[in-house]
Amino acid sequence: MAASDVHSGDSNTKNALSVDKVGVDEGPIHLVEAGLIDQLTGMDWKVNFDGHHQFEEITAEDDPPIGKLKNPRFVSRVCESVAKVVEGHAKKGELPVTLGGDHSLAMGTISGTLAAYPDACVIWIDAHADINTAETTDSGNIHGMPVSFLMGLNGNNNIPEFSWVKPALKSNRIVYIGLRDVDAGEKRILKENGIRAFSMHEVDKYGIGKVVESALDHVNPNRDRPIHLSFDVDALDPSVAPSTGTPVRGGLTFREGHYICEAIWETGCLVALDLMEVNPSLADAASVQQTVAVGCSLVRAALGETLL
Ligand SMILES: N[C@@H](CSCCS(N)(=O)=O)C(=O)O
Ligand SMILES: [Mn+2]
Ligand SMILES: [Mn+2]
Ligand SMILES: [Mn+2]
Repeated sequence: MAASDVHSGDSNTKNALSVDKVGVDEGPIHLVEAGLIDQLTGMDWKVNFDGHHQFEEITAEDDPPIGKLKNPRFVSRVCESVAKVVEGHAKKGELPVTLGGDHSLAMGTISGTLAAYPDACVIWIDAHADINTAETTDSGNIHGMPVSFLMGLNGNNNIPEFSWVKPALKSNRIVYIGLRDVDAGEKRILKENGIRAFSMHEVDKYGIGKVVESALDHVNPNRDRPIHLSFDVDALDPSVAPSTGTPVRGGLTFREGHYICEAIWETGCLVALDLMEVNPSLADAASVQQTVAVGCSLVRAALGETLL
């Protein structure tokens, strides 16, 4: 798991970005080495490179599963650290861009954003809901659970390793776009908590423009709330972003993905961005290069590149 933190200055004056590469995954490193920093500099973002944060791996014997949860102590430690970094930069008026790496990192990034902007809303772009609890997860992979921790859902009680996560995300402050692979337990959770989700069915039915407008109307009706955009590249169709851990057919097109980023930039409310689940260890070189290029392009679109 890894994260590169790309921190921007005040998004209106396009101030400095600083990049911290964190952890062991190659994903974020590929994004940075693909030239993302220079690309953002070319868009008048100032970038100060913070270097590479590293986390000591915890051996398997020192990090046994908690119930089904895998690598719980390592995931928690990294996320808690990322939360502090994101909060710190956000409180300085910067726009933290976190390059993943595992979507479990969103437990940290969104905790950081909510500490700085308690009234923020979250727009979660993903094929998956990532809202399993310790009771509903089948896989035990924490990348399928960050939203349940952020909301403080009951199924995660008594896991002291995650006690640092404040239940700061309210069910009417998150909205999903792109869902098409949601577990039965997650569907129950979405329904029980009244969480708004626009699956690929709605994208097909109404078109991405209407879906994004409806999603924003739901969590940010007056367009005056800070927005944290958490973009999992597996929301895109695998033909667009093949090098990712849990690809699912029938995803967003290249343009639909970019439209979401452009429309959110257009609100002027963006305060934090995650670009997650780029995993270069899973595909051939050409597919990795394609996925990394698409990831960089989405970040640029979310930071205003493609609007005239
Ligand atoms: N629902 C499944 C898949 S979760 C996929 C996580 S991600 N971050 O969207 O790739 C699970 O809980 O393992
Ligand atoms: Mn993952
Ligand atoms: Mn995800
Ligand atoms: Mn996903």
